[in-house]
Amino acid sequence: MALFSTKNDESLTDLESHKMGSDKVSRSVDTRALISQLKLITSDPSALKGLEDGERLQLKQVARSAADALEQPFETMVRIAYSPLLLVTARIGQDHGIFAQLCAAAGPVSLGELSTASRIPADVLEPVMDSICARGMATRVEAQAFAASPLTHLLSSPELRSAHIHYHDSVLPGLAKLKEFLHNPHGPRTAWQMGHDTDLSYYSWLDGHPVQKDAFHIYMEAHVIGLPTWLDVLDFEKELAAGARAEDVIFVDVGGSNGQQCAALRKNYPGLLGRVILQDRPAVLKTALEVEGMEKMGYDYLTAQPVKGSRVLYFRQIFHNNDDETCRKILRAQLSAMDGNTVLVIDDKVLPDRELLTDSMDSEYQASLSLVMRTLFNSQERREAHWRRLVEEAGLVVRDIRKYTEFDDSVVLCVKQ
Ligand SMILES: C[S@@+](CC[C@H](N)C(=O)[O-])C[C@H]1O[C@@H](n2cnc3c(N)ncnc32)[C@H](O)[C@@H]1O
Repeated sequence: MALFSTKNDESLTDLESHKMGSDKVSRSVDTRALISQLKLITSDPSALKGLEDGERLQLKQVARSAADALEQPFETMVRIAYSPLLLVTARIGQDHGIFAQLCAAAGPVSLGELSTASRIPADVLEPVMDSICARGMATRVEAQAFAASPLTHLLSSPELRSAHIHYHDSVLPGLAKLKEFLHNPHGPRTAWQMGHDTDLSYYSWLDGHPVQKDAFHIYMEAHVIGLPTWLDVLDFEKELAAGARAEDVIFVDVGGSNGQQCAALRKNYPGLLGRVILQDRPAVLKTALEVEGMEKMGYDYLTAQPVKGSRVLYFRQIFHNNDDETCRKILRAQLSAMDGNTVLVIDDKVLPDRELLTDSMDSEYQASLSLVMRTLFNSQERREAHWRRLVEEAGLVVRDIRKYTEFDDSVVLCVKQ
């Protein structure tokens, strides 16, 4: 296998020459200095504390690209072929209590102790621990003893645990069918339905899977903690609710899940007059937050909007769960409830019309998320021109688009044509 036998080859394959760059560049690198600089970072990441975020991201990107460029073809094959194991072993470590035990221990934990706690026979567990340690998710301190690494602690947090339950248990079986699905993308089942062998929609399936459902909702909340929100880029009171009286509906969060956006609105504008309504499927409302000044209403967004004349009809991360045809259906279902003061707010990603920059911080995340939407719902993240077209086809027009995070999270403000 010529591709895999290169280390001592005199002649490099085209692929390798491309990866190594020109001889001139490789000879001019002070490898030892570079290694010791990088070791400084890996041994003590706080050495970079205070680094400006753009510079940090650039450094991360260059370090990753450099690692890729250094690979031999066999190593590239290994990296790609075994990549699903990163998620799978993280989930094993979380689910079988391996990480929890390592984090709780004052010192090294033996393979036997881990085996007892995880209920995985020691001979089966050892290669699992090898894989976990090879990915830095724990550290092997002696031949058969392990300790927590910084990553073990991170992976034990409820937020990462929930994210991994969601991606491993719910999403991964669908991703494994994406290739097959793309042979017939207009077939009766989504890749996710093929992976789970069900005709249920993802959300209906969640109702029968409480662990995955809780994990999904925790993840949905947690993944935006610390990021700016849509309320940071518009003045709700002045721009959307001016002159509203107590009896007027000012905000309907359609498909609002547990009501976090209603709660945020009430918190940001404590004296705001007007009614705030959370709409979702009845099963979701049962476990929604109790928020003062928030009403709950069961509603299927494919049917005519029952709340008339609200100042705002708000949809956060709803349309990226639906294909264009369903989006038009949802939008048209709102039209008869909108008056001249109603603004329909779409809170979703608005990707730039230009291609995603390959070295930008968000390109991998954006592109991956879009494929997850394709897998779960046969939908996608949309670019600006796509939004404008979609909204117009449904009888609305875009009044403004405001981006509020560096990941292209944006609000699209729409009014009736
Ligand atoms: C991706 S979540 C977004 C939740 C919330 N807007 C947020 O941003 O956190 C999609 C939400 O749409 C709700 N949903 C799904 N199908 C629905 C339907 N036909 N009618 C109303 N809500 C629905 C789900 O229950 C879920 O809460």
